[in-house]
Amino acid sequence: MAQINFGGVEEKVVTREEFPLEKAREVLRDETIAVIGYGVQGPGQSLNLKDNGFNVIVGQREGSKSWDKAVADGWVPGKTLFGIEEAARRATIIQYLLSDAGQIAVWPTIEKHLAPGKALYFSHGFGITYKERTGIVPPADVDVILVAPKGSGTSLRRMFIEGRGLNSSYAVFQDATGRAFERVVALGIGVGSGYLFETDFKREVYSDLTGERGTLMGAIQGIFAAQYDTLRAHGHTPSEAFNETVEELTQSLMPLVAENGMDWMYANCSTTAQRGALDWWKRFRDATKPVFEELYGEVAAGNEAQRSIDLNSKPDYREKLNEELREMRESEMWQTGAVVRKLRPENN
Ligand SMILES: NC(=O)C1=CN([C@@H]2O[C@H](COP(=O)(O)OP(=O)(O)OC[C@H]3O[C@@H](n4cnc5c(N)ncnc54)[C@H](O)[C@@H]3O)[C@@H](O)[C@H]2O)C=CC1
Ligand SMILES: CC(=O)[C@](C)(O)C(=O)O
Ligand SMILES: [Mg+2]
Ligand SMILES: [Mg+2]
Repeated sequence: MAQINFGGVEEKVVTREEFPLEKAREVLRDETIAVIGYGVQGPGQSLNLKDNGFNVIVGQREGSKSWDKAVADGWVPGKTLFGIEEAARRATIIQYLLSDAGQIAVWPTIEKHLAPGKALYFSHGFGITYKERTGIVPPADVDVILVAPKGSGTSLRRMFIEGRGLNSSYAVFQDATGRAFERVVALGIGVGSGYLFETDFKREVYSDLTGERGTLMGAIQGIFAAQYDTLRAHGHTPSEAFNETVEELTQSLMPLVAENGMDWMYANCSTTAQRGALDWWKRFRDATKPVFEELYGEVAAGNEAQRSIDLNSKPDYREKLNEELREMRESEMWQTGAVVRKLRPENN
């Protein structure tokens, strides 16, 4: 394992160089990996594992939409695709990739099939960290491990196909076999991670819930909406407001940030823009810092987890979410976005 210096702090990282795919295949040669759940992470992780040469099966509710999707992706009922219980029975490694709320409902079924020496794998620290709320308490004689790809399962698959790799965090919660570390790292490489950085279940879930509510998803939509609405209220057209809020960011400026950092993006903008951005960024930081502190507090108190459990355990949770997504899609800002996307020359 490499020690890598991140901005002055030493961290443990596993790379493909020190843990190549051949080694991962060797470690998991005799294992049957069952990917339980075929929503977003399930397809990405199971298809990458299969294409990387691992022995993998999928477990999903029969008759569900996700079952049909698995069939369409080439999983064969009775051979590589089973109901959840049958897949868990056949597995030596159970990759528990149902939705976090779904994991609570199905836990009694999974628990039955956690024979000694098996491994239980998560892509989120949720179920274990909030065990008082989830009731997920694995037996002591199984390995409990985590690989959390830091991005959507859709990107995990796309980047794999492009020969790239998404970074993931990994953790060992329980090492019953003495093999938990090599198992988790081999799985991390197998699902297509570019490199793996170390965490624990609690830090994973606290940072993940904060990030997705914050800059990755919640805060970004909030700040887009605030700026767009301000521009519109002052008489700017939808296309001008959208371009100046979203399109320029995703198409021109964020790729520069991804490539070489924020100062590099700034350096490629006008001195006028640089002057203004350098003057204003701290105001935005200071204005939002209290909201981030409140958010972290809610996550650490378990309130965000509880809210997600309560609302996502309802039978109509999917319709409710789709309704809220529809509202977002039909807002003027994102309707404008749809038109702007169509006008990109490459989409014509
Ligand atoms: N969506 C993503 O890209 C990421 C997800 N994760 C984590 O990976 C895990 C899986 O997440 P997603 O793929 O987003 O899950 P998802 O929300 O897409 O659901 C996965 C599957 O769970 C099934 N399911 C839900 N409730 C069920 C129930 N009561 N009984 C049986 N099946 C049920 C659904 O049919 C679906 O196929 C979660 O722990 C999540 O936090 C981690 C990183 C990114
Ligand atoms: C994509 C990801 O890692 C998220 C945003 O944390 C999630 O889907 O839960
Ligand atoms: Mg995440
Ligand atoms: Mg998440």
